[in-house]
Amino acid sequence: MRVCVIGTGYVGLVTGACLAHIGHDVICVDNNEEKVKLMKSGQSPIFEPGLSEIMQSAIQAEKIHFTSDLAAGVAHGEVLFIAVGTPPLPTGESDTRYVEAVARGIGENLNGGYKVIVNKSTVPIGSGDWVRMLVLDGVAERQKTLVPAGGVASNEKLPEFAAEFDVISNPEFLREGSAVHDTFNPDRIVLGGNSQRAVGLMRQLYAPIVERKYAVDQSLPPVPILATDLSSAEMIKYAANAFLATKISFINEVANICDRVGADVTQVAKGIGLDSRIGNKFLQAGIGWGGSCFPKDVSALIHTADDYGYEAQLLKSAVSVNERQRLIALEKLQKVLKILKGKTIGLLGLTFKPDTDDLRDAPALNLIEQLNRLGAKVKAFDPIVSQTGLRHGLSGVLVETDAERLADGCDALVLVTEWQQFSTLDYVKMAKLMAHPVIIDGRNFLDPEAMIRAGFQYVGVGR
Ligand SMILES: NC(=O)c1ccc[n+]([C@@H]2O[C@H](COP(=O)([O-])OP(=O)(O)OC[C@H]3O[C@@H](n4cnc5c(N)ncnc54)[C@H](O)[C@@H]3O)[C@@H](O)[C@H]2O)c1
Ligand SMILES: O=c1ccn([C@@H]2O[C@H](COP(=O)(O)OP(=O)(O)O[C@H]3O[C@H](CO)[C@@H](O)[C@H](O)[C@H]3O)[C@@H](O)[C@H]2O)c(=O)[nH]1
Repeated sequence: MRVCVIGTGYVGLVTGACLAHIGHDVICVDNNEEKVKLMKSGQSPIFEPGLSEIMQSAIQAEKIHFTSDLAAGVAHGEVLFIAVGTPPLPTGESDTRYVEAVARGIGENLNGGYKVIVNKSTVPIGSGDWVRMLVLDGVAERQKTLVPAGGVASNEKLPEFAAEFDVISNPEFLREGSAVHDTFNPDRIVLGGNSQRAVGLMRQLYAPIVERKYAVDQSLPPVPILATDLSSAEMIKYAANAFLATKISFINEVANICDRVGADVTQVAKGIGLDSRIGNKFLQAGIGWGGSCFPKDVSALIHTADDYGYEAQLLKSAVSVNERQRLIALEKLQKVLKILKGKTIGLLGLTFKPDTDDLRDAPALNLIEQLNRLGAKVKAFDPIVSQTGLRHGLSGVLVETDAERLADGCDALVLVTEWQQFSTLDYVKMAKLMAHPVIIDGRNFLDPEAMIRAGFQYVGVGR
């Protein structure tokens, strides 16, 4: 099928490349010319495991093209994905101005032939109908430009062009760091909308993925497709993220109690996770949740509830537990080192989770700010940030090129991101290089006994 994906960030580029990989003809549109130039040369503007490989093979097979020309993308696609960002506004609601611009732009460029317009961006509940309205506004704008100079006589008809389309909500559930894997191995596909024709085309589009042709385990039953109304699909996305974020806040609260009573939260998580009603995932206690989705989506849902006269108390608590949790490493540092002024603290990891280059709402950024405020010097080593130009965007932190240079002279280390390679560092050597061999394991990632044997004072979260 002919597909156009508008917005080539973590979601849009992965979606475009994966759909091209399974045989669709894809045009990716982005209004960032730099990105388009990079992608045309076969390079991914983001770090996402496996993405460059499928992008390059799709380029070679001429299944994917990149452009900044929205009109060309709209003309090409039978299915048009909106995958632009919806970042948070200071009030907590999401900023939908990019979706708005794209929806109008689609309307202005509709050129005949039926199209399915797919909301893949995470958008406030009710956005499906809003997008439909904006597309029609765009159509009307375009129609005005078709009126010949001098206007038309009342008995003349305006030139017509078809604007036959339906809007579908198709929320995305991929995780950064495993986005390609998640796209080929989804737990479910949600399609919201009331047009059978549009839902039918979407089923056709996703058929190879539904049939597990690109799955790690091809013997699994087909991927469930959940067809719903527009608002329910939009709500499913927010509810899923809010549930997962709340689950993490829950285990972090338990961890804080464990710290006080001398229990080990990693064992507690195992013990409760074996109950199939609870499940063992998303019970990793640590320095709190961050990233480009959980914080903004939970805030947006609280805001929506507020708009409709309902106070989302549980969600507000999940957020406040998280805000406190994001400072837990600071508390632990103060407990061990007392005065932080004049001390040097080394951060192992900067990104909000491993295997991504994304620093949006990363807990490390809070920590750097707070440590600076208290007069500490902050250094960091992150496998991806240390290698890329990303470090130039950071302030208040000296980014080192390896873990040993990081350890040199530090009064304490904080493990912020559980990059796999942090499990095999030469901690014996690192401990010797430090002024005080203290490590705060903000992700409960390291083996406490091994760290003590390496010469460290080890402090975990709730263990
Ligand atoms: N990042 C994730 O893991 C994830 C997962 C699920 C859902 N989502 C949702 O998907 C959406 C996209 O998120 P993201 O992280 O990929 O965003 P992103 O910021 O990485 O990418 C957005 C892209 O859209 C482009 N863009 C903005 N305005 C445009 C326009 N008018 N025309 C063409 N391109 C335009 C930007 O240049 C950018 O490349 C958001 O709503 C987000 O909440 C994100
Ligand atoms: O047990 C856990 C699991 C995660 N986290 C933290 O939670 C945040 C989010 O992690 P994760 O969910 O793995 O990454 P994201 O890429 O943000 O993915 C989430 O947000 C996406 C954007 O909406 C959704 O598509 C995904 O389904 C949803 O998992 C990170 O800061 C993690 O460190 C924990 O602290 N403990």
